[in-house]
Amino acid sequence: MFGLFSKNHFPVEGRTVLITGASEGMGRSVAVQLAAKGAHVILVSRNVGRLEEALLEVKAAAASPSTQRFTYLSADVSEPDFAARVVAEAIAWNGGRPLDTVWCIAGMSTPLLFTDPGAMAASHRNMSVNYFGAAEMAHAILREWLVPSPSTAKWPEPKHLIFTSSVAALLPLAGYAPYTPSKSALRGLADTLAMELHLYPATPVQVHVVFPATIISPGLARENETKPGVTVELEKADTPETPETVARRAVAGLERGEYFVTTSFLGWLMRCGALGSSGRNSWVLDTLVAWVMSVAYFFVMWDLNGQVAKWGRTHGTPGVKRAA
Ligand SMILES: NC(=O)C1=CN([C@@H]2O[C@H](COP(=O)(O)OP(=O)(O)OC[C@H]3O[C@@H](n4cnc5c(N)ncnc54)[C@H](OP(=O)(O)O)[C@@H]3O)[C@@H](O)[C@H]2O)C=CC1
Ligand SMILES: CCCCCCCCCCCCCCCC(=O)[C@@H](N)CO
Repeated sequence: MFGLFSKNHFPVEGRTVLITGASEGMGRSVAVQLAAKGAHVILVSRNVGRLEEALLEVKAAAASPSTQRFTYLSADVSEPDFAARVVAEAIAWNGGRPLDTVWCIAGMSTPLLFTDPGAMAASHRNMSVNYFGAAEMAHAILREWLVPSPSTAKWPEPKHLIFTSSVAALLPLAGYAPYTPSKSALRGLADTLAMELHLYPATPVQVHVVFPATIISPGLARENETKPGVTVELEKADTPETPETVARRAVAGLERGEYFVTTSFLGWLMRCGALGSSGRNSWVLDTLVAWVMSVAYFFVMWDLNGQVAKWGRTHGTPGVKRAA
């Protein structure tokens, strides 16, 4: 599959990968697919029952069951200081050897109109899980990876730190105000780290951000319970994908060496349309498409904003009541 002209920039065979949010949805599919590619996998999430189930599925997918190792660690990524314990336990389990990849997939979404009485509690929860859950992992693992080591390799293989954002961070969608800032913050963190890591050439770490669009997952079912009607209307333009498809496309993007990884054509257009000062996957193509998107967005945003205004006219302005 990879030859002279298509290097695999994300080799996992024989490497150890830690995945948060690995017991369900996209994270579980990523764990299964990386196991099938020969990785040792550490699953992290809260619910032990679901972790046990996921572990069985991951083990069954192993390319070399006799040599690959799998385990899980139960942790709540919204708890301060969870990450130091997880990293220490993971490295101990890995025989004292460092992890090769940390992929932060644990996340949640509570779509609400921002004037909803529960919007601020939801915003805090989403920020705790989606942003700080990943930032704490990044802080803990970088303090392991960046310790100067007398590496004998002239070109040491880079480690991989992968965040999972959303196309909602690339395009505004009414109803996602409690959620989108937490996913946009991941982009800001990744861009800053990608620059700061130039301070450590001897211990290379590659940062990546995956931007899925709608995933047909247990999380989607949960968020649809509170999703405002106007948000459902806007999302009709998207084609929901299975966790397996999203995982496969995300891994393929990482293997191509991409920085911002998308899992659909619409997502790819949105990435190009939002690049600004972020790293490119292809300077020429991305820049050309960014120019096109800057014109296309005049019409796209006209349409999306028009849909929201029309929703308000036909369904009535949302009733906002002053706090009692
Ligand atoms: N579903 C969608 O439409 C989209 C999702 N995304 C993002 O992609 C990622 C995967 O989404 P999806 O497949 O829907 O995920 P699911 O909601 O289906 O699964 C979430 C996973 O994260 C774990 N998790 C949730 N909260 C915590 C926590 N506080 N601490 C530790 N683990 C936690 C869950 O396990 P447990 O409950 O046991 O802790 C589970 O394994 C998320 O970051 C999501 O925000 C992005 C775009 C679209
Ligand atoms: C470039 C042209 C754009 C055309 C307009 C496209 C309309 C927007 C569709 C995107 C919907 C998916 C949002 C992510 C949902 C999400 O992250 C939550 N489900 C989290 O769980």
